Amino acid sequence: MTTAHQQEIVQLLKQIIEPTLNNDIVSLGMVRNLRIVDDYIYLRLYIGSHQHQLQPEIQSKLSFLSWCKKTYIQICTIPGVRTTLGISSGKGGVGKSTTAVNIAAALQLQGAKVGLLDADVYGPNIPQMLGLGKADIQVINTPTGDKFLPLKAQGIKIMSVGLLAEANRPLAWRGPVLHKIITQFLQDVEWGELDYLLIDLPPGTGDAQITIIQESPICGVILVTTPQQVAVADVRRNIYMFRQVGVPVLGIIENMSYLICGDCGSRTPIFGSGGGEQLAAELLAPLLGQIPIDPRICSGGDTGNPIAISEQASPASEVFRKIAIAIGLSFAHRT
Ligand SMILES: Nc1ncnc2c1ncn2[C@@H]1O[C@H](COP(=O)(O)OP(=O)(O)OP(=O)(O)O)[C@@H](O)[C@H]1O
Repeated sequence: MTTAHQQEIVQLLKQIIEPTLNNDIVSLGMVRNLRIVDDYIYLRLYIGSHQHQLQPEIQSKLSFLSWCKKTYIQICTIPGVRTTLGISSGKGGVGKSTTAVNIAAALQLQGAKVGLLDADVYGPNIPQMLGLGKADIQVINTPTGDKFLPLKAQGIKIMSVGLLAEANRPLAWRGPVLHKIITQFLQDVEWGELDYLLIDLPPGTGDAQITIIQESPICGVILVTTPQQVAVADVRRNIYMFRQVGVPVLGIIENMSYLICGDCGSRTPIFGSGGGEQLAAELLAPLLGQIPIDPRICSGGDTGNPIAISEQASPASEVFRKIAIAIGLSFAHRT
């Protein structure tokens, strides 16, 4: 009986279309933890700050169910934040954080208000990549309780687990502590108004990553890989995990795709070629961009000057710009 009711609910919810993304709220992963207890429906609705109208739409749609006495909707949102995106990778070292920083920078250059949450508990290095040393995080009092105030660098608001950790010490958080810190990060930062919040996720498919995905209104993830088959295999596992938890994969970025010859401009695929394209075709996810190997990307990360801002005419910056435009078109943040 419950299964039949559950199917009935999902069918009704699938009729509700999110107008910007032009897809139904179930396929977009916005409805989670759907439960039926006696004649009551409970669900969580994960939304951006501009999507509150979906709540009355759900109430009205589910009011057609004669057996249901009441629907309880728990709104899960990050106050002030329209679109939350995750940046993920199958394994460490493929350039996930570098990519997150440069996409944030490229979005910011296009006029968007951007925040970057460094949730990579195993290697939080976003502050360094944006030129922030160990800084004191301010806590402010708000009507909804005490909140962390994000720092700002290169026009981007930043919060990082690394800012709370002691410099040069690995973070050894486990289980419940990890869960609590992550949830706190998602709920207790006073971001103000943001068009985009990018979350730099920990690599792989571990507890920390799953917690963040399940607890946040992430409306899509971008996966970063390098062209080698081993990296590609890890991303494949990652994509299956996202699909299992119902979060849409927006696309794949292949980093360190090729080296451009300084003399003749020819491209050499040092780590092999075709990995990103193969993955995109196999998993029906678009290949959003192929980023060259460029020492300026590395030095920009070391000195806190992301290439997307410091070398705007470089081929790598051109790729980041195109990715930012694709994101802007998907989420139409100014409409
Ligand atoms: N396209 C590139 N060209 C040159 N260097 C790069 C490129 N992409 C990343 N790097 C460098 O590779 C190193 C690893 O990058 P990064 O820290 O972004 O990886 P990551 O996937 O976030 O790793 P982890 O998850 O382990 O933190 C950094 O030193 C970065 O500057």
